Amino acid sequence: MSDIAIQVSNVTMKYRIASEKLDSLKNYFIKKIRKEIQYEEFHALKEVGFSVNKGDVFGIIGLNGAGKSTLLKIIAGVLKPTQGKVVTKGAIAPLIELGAGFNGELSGVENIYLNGLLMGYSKKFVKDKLEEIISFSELDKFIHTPLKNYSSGMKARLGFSIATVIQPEILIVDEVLSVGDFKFKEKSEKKIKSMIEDEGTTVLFVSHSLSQVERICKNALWLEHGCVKKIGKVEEIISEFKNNA
Ligand SMILES: Nc1ncnc2c1ncn2[C@@H]1O[C@H](COP(=O)(O)OP(=O)(O)OP(=O)(O)O)[C@@H](O)[C@H]1O
Repeated sequence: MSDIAIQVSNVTMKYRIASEKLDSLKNYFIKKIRKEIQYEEFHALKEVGFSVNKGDVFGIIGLNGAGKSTLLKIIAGVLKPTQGKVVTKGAIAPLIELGAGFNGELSGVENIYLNGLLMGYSKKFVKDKLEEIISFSELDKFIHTPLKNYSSGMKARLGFSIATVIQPEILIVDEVLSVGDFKFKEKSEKKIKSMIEDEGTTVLFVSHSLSQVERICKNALWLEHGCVKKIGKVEEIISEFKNNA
């Protein structure tokens, strides 16, 4: 797989969902203890297979619930598939659920350390990059304020700045460009473009904005009900998706 950065083989993801409606937490625990909850299996992904070449900017499109986020989380290693295999080459920066590990009681700076360590950076690395992260986030004035007082856009800006401070071989972007205001959206899109052009980063990109997918990606995959419907050049996939989804 010399030119392949991501190889997804036969990936299936099954979730168990309760088949009856449980109207209270008390009821849930009673039934859980008595082992009376009935579950149904639900396939979020079914035998998904594809590969992404090094340096490619690859979009994943599909309607709500098609399985896009589940697939990205499996590739990022956040979720383990029920079946199948994913092989990736190089460091991955997953821009997924930015700031999922943030703590509202801690300040911006403290959260940079916390999130950086959760992402696998060393304390020294975070210290060296602290100024760069704060400067990119444009949150200098609020960086000692507890995060619970940040708006959701401010948290996303901080999360994006932490995640992109490394130079990853693979960047996984899930809808993050839709958070933040238009100025930060432009700035983060520019940052991603420079990572692609200057550093040859391979990008997996999910967005409901088809124009954004078309602007950024070269190739795309259309997921439908957890299955690969079609893979090809981004313009072709988007045009078929618009006409047939
Ligand atoms: N933890 C979970 N338990 C049970 N079902 C789940 C879980 N996470 C996701 N699902 C289901 O799996 C399916 C795929 O979800 P996923 O979030 O991957 O879709 P998506 O394509 O990213 O959707 P959207 O465009 O709405 O973000 C959905 O039907 C969803 O309800």
